[in-house]
Amino acid sequence: MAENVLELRSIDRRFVQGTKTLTILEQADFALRPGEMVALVAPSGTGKSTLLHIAGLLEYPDGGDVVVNGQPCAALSDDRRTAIRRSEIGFVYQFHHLLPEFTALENVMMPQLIAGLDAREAKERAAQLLNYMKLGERMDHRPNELSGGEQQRVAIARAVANAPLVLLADEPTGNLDPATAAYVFDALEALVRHSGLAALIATHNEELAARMDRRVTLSQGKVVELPA
Ligand SMILES: Nc1ncnc2c1ncn2[C@@H]1O[C@H](COP(=O)(O)OP(=O)(O)OP(=O)(O)O)[C@@H](O)[C@H]1O
Repeated sequence: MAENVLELRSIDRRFVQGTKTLTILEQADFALRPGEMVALVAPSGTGKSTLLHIAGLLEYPDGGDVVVNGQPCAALSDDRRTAIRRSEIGFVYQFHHLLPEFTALENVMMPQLIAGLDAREAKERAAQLLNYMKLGERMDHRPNELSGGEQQRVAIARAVANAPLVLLADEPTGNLDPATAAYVFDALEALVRHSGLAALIATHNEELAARMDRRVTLSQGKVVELPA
């Protein structure tokens, strides 16, 4: 494993809107070490989602490089980036994005089947993860038969199904009431710690942010460490 599982190096990201250019990230640097949980706390519209999408190889920056487990990604083909994203990065969004026609178990099996695992192994791992998320009794339910907190726990299990090195989460509890948010975050934290994953989690929730190993924010296009 590399010294940092994820690095952003001098990342630039601008959006052109009519005659105006909106600079969101400018020479932004960030490094995530193995096993650490980092909170990304910044006001709405400052670029948290943009940063997570770039870090997760879902979007290209205008400049700079994303280094995943020692591998610089800027010059790679789209196929290679997709392969790295699928094997090394798990993503959790504010809304679960589960496939509605499949059960919880099938949703967690899906990324493993896409990665080429055989169905028996995929099912076993999916069941293990759902049990870990205390959803053992809900595996055969479809998303619309689950509560918001349960749906989000399935989404978290799915994000780590392929045993990535890095979990990126964009407001994973932002859509939940405070009690459910705390419960879902407990489950997420336990899973991340248990699997030795590194995680970068955007959240507006100061209480949850305070539980992570460190907190960073975005300021003038850069990632800045917040005091402990
Ligand atoms: N594709 C795009 N085209 C133009 N502007 C964009 C695009 N994507 C994002 N932006 C702008 O970039 C800024 C940062 O957006 P981003 O979604 O990354 O913010 P955020 O910090 O995640 O916000 P929130 O906390 O509200 O989700 C916003 O002002 C947004 O309007």
